Amino acid sequence: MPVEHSGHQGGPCGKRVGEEGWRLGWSVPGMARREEQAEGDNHLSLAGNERRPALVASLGTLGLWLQDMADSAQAQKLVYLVTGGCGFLGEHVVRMLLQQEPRLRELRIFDLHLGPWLEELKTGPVQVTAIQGDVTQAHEVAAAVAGAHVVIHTAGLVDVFGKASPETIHEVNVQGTKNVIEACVQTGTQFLVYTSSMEVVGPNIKGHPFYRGNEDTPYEAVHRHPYPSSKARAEQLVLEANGRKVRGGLPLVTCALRPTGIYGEGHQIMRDIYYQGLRLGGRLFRAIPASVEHGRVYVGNVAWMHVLVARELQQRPALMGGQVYFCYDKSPYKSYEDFNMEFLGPCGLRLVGTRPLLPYWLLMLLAALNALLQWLLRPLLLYAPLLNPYTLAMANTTFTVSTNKAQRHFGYEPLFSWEESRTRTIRWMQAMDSSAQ
Ligand SMILES: NC(=O)C1=CN([C@@H]2O[C@H](COP(=O)(O)OP(=O)(O)OC[C@H]3O[C@@H](n4cnc5c(N)ncnc54)[C@H](O)[C@@H]3O)[C@@H](O)[C@H]2O)C=CC1
Ligand SMILES: CC(C)CCC[C@@H](C)[C@H]1CC[C@H]2[C@@H]3[C@H](O)CC4=CC(=O)CC[C@]4(C)[C@H]3CC[C@]12C
Repeated sequence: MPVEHSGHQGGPCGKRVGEEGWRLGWSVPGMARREEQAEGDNHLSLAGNERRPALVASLGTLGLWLQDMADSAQAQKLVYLVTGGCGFLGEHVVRMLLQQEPRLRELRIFDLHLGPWLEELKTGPVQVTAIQGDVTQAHEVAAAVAGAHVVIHTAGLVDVFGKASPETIHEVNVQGTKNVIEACVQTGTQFLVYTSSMEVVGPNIKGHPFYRGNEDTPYEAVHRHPYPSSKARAEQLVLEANGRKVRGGLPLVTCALRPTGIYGEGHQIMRDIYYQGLRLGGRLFRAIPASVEHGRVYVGNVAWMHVLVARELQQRPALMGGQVYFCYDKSPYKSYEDFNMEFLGPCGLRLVGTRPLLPYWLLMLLAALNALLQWLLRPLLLYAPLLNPYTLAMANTTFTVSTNKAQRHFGYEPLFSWEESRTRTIRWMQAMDSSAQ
């Protein structure tokens, strides 16, 4: 069924966080690394001093303390920049970096729209610098990049609903990425991680299935839609830039991460579908056969992969430079709608029908009608429903990933199990529900 889509995916984070009274969970399972490390160090110095006379003990303590200071000055030396750091994925990357990157000295967050939640990060031990800027403006990007050791470029215009013009999508996704690359080269930043997308591969316009494929699976990638075309071009630019000499003469090391459909706390489309279901009396009507698999990955695991890849790129530039990695975890293979029901079900929604209620040709007709209406109404208003020929093809074509390349190259294991990912997402949706009442 065509469901209306009220906002773009992500959107200004100020609005998002303020509206729901929602905050991302701060803790990560089994991994309070900074705290553990600090505690461990304290135990070490106390145990050492216990057996010494008082003066020696205090000198020893002073020595250890000075050593600690020197170590931590040495350890906390890296400056990271996250573009799009206030987006759905970007916010998770930012929080994950603060939790999981002990060598961080400064974290710069660059976004068109800055969110008020950034304020709460400024009280921590890492210097958090919020930069309101536009990736299409080369000088703004260069100023933000200057002095950063690592750039994680997640900023992008995610629009498959016809809200933005193809030119704007190209400007943000391609020219914005060119600006990031050039800024790295000019200012001497050596490591660049790019958030690409499964869409650079497919599904293609011919509707060929990609069934549990990996980074080396042959597939005819043909794009017509501006979003996948722009992501594919940007990814190509990032990979081609690997090895270019940056200011100072060192080589630029780049790689690209390709998430499948991301879900989790803050996912705008999930929220739109939820509210649509509520408007339909708690029901959604199956549109896609249950047999069509659509790849999904939890946002916390995608964020973790970004943090890990950024870290390991510095250790293994020869292996990882110029590589692409699909983002994956233990989320089950299901159709787009059945997967959503994992979260919408516990929130009281029901998916009606074991088979699609409407025949596919009728859905195609509705999708085409929506596209026509969008075009006709454009001078008057923006009509951007979820269902259009492109999104229908996306949802109706099997595209799933099965790979261990990230594990082989940089030791990636999902940080969140499927159960944890599911629970966190449901909790977020329920909190959203109660704050809406
Ligand atoms: N959401 C998904 O399922 C998937 C997303 N991706 C990619 O992940 C990245 C993040 O996507 P989401 O978090 O879902 O989108 P989002 O829309 O929530 O986040 C994008 C962020 O980029 C910022 N941004 C947009 N234009 C900008 C500009 N001109 N200058 C500076 N900042 C700008 C936005 O303000 C926003 O905060 C994108 O590059 C997207 O292509 C890849 C695969 C799947
Ligand atoms: C009513 C329809 C039959 C169902 C519409 C569902 C669609 C809105 C979504 C189905 C597949 C989604 C896309 C997919 O997960 C891959 C993506 C990767 C990205 O890089 C950006 C987001 C997206 C294009 C995602 C967008 C929504 C769907 C098209």
